[in-house]
Amino acid sequence: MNDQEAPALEIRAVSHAFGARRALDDVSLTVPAGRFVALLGPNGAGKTTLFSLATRLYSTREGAVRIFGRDLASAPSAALAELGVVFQNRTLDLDLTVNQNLAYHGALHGLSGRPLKARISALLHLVGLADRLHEKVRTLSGGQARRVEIARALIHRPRLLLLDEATVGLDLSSRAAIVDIVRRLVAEDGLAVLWATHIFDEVHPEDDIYVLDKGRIIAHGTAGEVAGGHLAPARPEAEPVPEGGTAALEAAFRAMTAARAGDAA
Ligand SMILES: Nc1ncnc2c1ncn2[C@@H]1O[C@H](COP(=O)(O)OP(=O)(O)OP(=O)(O)O)[C@@H](O)[C@H]1O
Repeated sequence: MNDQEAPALEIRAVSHAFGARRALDDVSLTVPAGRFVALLGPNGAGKTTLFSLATRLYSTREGAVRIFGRDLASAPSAALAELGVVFQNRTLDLDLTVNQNLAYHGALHGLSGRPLKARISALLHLVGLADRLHEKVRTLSGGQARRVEIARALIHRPRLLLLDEATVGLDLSSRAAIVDIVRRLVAEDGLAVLWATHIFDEVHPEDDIYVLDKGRIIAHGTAGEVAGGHLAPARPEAEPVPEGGTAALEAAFRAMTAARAGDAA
C-alpha cells in the first residue's frame, strides 16, 4: 500500500495495562486520510491512554499503531513526522509569548528564519490570534490558549491531528470557535483528525464515531447510526448542535454502557 492510500491512523488490536488495571482491551480504529473521526467516551474510558500510545509517550506492547502506513514501533520518526497533537493538559509556557512558544516548537522541527516566521503568522491568522503574537500566554483566555496549542501542533504541517478533550473547561463560544477551526482544517486543507470527547453535542450525525467504554470499543458507525437514526441534522454553521439535539446519541450511549455494566455484574 503506498502512502497516499494508507489511512492517516490505524490502531490495530491495541491493549494496555497499568499493573493489574486493563486500560485498553483489544482496541482497533481507523482514521481515513482527510477525515474527521470522533472518539466518544466518558472519563476513564481510556482515551488519554490511547493518545499516549499513538504519540509514543507509552510504547505499544500489544497491537500496532500505524500513521500513514508507517509503523510507530519500527519507524517512529517517519510516523511521528505526520502527527500533530493537542493534549488534554495544557503544555504551553505561560511566561513566554505566543511567538516564543511557537518559535521554540518550530525550531524543534527544524524550522528557522523567514519560513518559521511566515508559518507562525499563517497559523495565527488561521486560529484568529494574529494580533496576540507578542503577548505572554498567561494573558490569554483558556480558549485562546487552546487555539495557540492547535497552531503549535500544526507547525510542521502534519497530515494527522489528534485532539484529546480539546474543549474541556471552555465556555460555549470558545468551544464553538475551536470546533469550527478544526472542522475547517478537515474540509479545506484535507487534515485528518481524531477528536476525543465526552461531549455529545460536538458530534454531528454524519461523523464517523467510535464509542470507547472501560477500555473497549463498544460501537462504531456514523453518529446517526449509533444513535439509532434519531440524531438531529448538523446545522450548516459549525457550532455545537443545541442541547437536546444530541439526546438520542447520549441515550444510546447510556443504554450501551449500562448494558455492559449489567454484563460485568
Ligand atoms: N498512569 C496511570 N497509572 C495507573 N492507572 C492509570 C494511569 N493512567 C490512566 N490510568 C487508568 O486507566 C484508565 C483509563 O484512563 P484514561 O486517562 O486513559 O481515560 P480517559 O478516557 O482519558 O479519561 P479522562 O477523560 O478522565 O482523562 C482509568 O481507569 C485510569 O484510572
